[in-house]
Amino acid sequence: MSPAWRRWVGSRDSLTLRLTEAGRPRPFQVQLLDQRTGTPRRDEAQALALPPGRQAWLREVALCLGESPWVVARSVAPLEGLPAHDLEHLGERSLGSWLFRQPDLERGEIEVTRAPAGFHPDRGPWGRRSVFRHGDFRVLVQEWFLDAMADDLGLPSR
Ligand SMILES: C=C(O[C@@H]1C=C(C(=O)O)C=C[C@H]1O)C(=O)O
Repeated sequence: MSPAWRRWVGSRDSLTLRLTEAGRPRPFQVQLLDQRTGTPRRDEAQALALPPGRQAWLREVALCLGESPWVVARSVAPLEGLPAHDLEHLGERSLGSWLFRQPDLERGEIEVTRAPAGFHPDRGPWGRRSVFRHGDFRVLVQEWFLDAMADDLGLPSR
């Protein structure tokens, strides 16, 4: 992985803030693609220590600078202990704007993948995922950095 991408893929602070800064003067916006209760993929359930088939909170977004999606993200959280009043109505506010306000927020290891998101047609060089914890709440956040971001920021192909 190139150092330029490592700085993005390995960052542990808010991606929303980094994208907002890097994308100036284009406006950052969250495009909500889907948010529902559903069945996580097997690997998602395993990352959350959920029994296979257990229903969960699912949220898919595109993080856009101007009209251009730079990142697509899919977040999965157990329904048990879900702060539904906060997250159900998140809408097009960034999940990170809520997550990084939580005291005692913990972030687990960042795992990297080259596999595509699957739920969105745009492709990119890297994907990553990590589990955030806050009290007994946990959420698996998966993000795929898209080619449009590499092109707009002049990042290497990998
Ligand atoms: C976790 C963050 O929130 C971002 C916003 C998301 C959303 O609104 O669904 C999902 C993933 C993140 O890229 C962050 O800003 O770091």
